[in-house]
Amino acid sequence: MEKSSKIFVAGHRGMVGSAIYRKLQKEGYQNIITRTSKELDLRNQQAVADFFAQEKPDYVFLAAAKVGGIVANNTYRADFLYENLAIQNNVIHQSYLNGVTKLMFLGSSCIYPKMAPQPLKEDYLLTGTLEPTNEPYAIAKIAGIKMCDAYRDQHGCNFISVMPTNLYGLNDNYHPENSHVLPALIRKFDEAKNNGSKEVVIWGTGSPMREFLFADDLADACYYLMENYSEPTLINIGTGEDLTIKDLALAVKETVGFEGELVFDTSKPDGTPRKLMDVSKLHKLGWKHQIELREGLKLAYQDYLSKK
Ligand SMILES: NC(=O)C1=CN([C@@H]2O[C@H](COP(=O)(O)OP(=O)(O)OC[C@H]3O[C@@H](n4cnc5c(N)ncnc54)[C@H](OP(=O)(O)O)[C@@H]3O)[C@@H](O)[C@H]2O)C=CC1
Ligand SMILES: C[C@H]1O[C@H](OP(=O)(O)OP(=O)(O)OC[C@H]2O[C@@H](n3cnc4c(=O)[nH]c(N)nc43)[C@H](O)[C@@H]2O)[C@@H](O)[C@@H](O)C1=O
Repeated sequence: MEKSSKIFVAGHRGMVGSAIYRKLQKEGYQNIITRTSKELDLRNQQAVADFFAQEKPDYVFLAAAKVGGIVANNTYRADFLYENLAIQNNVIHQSYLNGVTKLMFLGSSCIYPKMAPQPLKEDYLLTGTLEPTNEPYAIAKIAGIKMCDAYRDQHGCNFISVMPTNLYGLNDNYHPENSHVLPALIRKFDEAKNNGSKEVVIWGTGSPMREFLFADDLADACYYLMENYSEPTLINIGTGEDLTIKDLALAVKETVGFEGELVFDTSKPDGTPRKLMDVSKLHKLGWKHQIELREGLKLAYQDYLSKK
């Protein structure tokens, strides 16, 4: 990318999009274009066509999506399927029609089969049954990967797909029901500390394992791959390290300074037992994460406190 290239960051107000925007600004890019969902609803085919025809971006980071945690994914199944398919169909197709030089599509680690061997290699895609709680979201993301591949095959488009692990960071969603586990726990422990509660409820058994990457590290990897990766296959982005939800809860408890007990609500779903990314392909390309979980937790908690 040239410093003067016109770069569309779709979803720039979200956790990932805002981190990509910060990274591009830091690198000195001067022509970054953005739209809120109110200004441009990416589900609207005509509006997206008009926007691309008018703006003619050179590069696209597709970080706009319907996103949420395990309960949101399982509750709003139709919305997760429809909205994600609509957004990515419109953005990818218009990127092709308007001659975008390169597009990056963001998928997710939930595209891999529920019981796939660990760590998850890129070629495990479509080798088994998906985790039911987020199957609609995963199906949309798999369609996005296949769309990038097909547009590359048929039309020669340089469209790449990256698969981030579970993320956290600045501008995260702290909704009590719809958020992901890490921001949900920050909020729950902070509220319990301030209310003088004796316990915090953790969903599920606490035994599932998850890997967490700080969103600014993800943005750094996205930028690196936009500059250095143009292969026709997906690539994982993660730390290659995971922990149980119980251990995550203990780490958040310590970060927040809550002194009570953990209680496990097993009426809530555990989801996938484990989804640890194989990041050997990414490491071979020369990229590794910088921000370790303990440090990232402190940064995320400060961000939460500054906004509540
Ligand atoms: N968070 C995570 O743990 C993970 C996220 N990802 C992927 O990373 C990407 C970004 O996720 P994240 O930043 O967490 O999500 P957020 O919910 O924080 O942000 C999503 C962004 O998408 C925009 N958006 C949603 N719907 C529309 C629409 N109809 N039209 C235009 N814009 C829309 C929103 O815009 P606005 O604010 O203007 O309404 C928002 O800024 C997604 O593709 C997600 O699947 C992958 C793995 C893990
Ligand atoms: C990134 C990824 O995120 C989603 O998958 P997930 O990893 O299963 O999502 P999660 O972060 O919401 O939960 C992780 C684990 O944590 C447990 N858990 C405990 N207590 C809370 C809690 O309070 N809130 C939440 N949300 N989970 C909790 C929860 O029961 C589960 O065992 C996908 O749908 C999809 O969006 C996707 O791609």
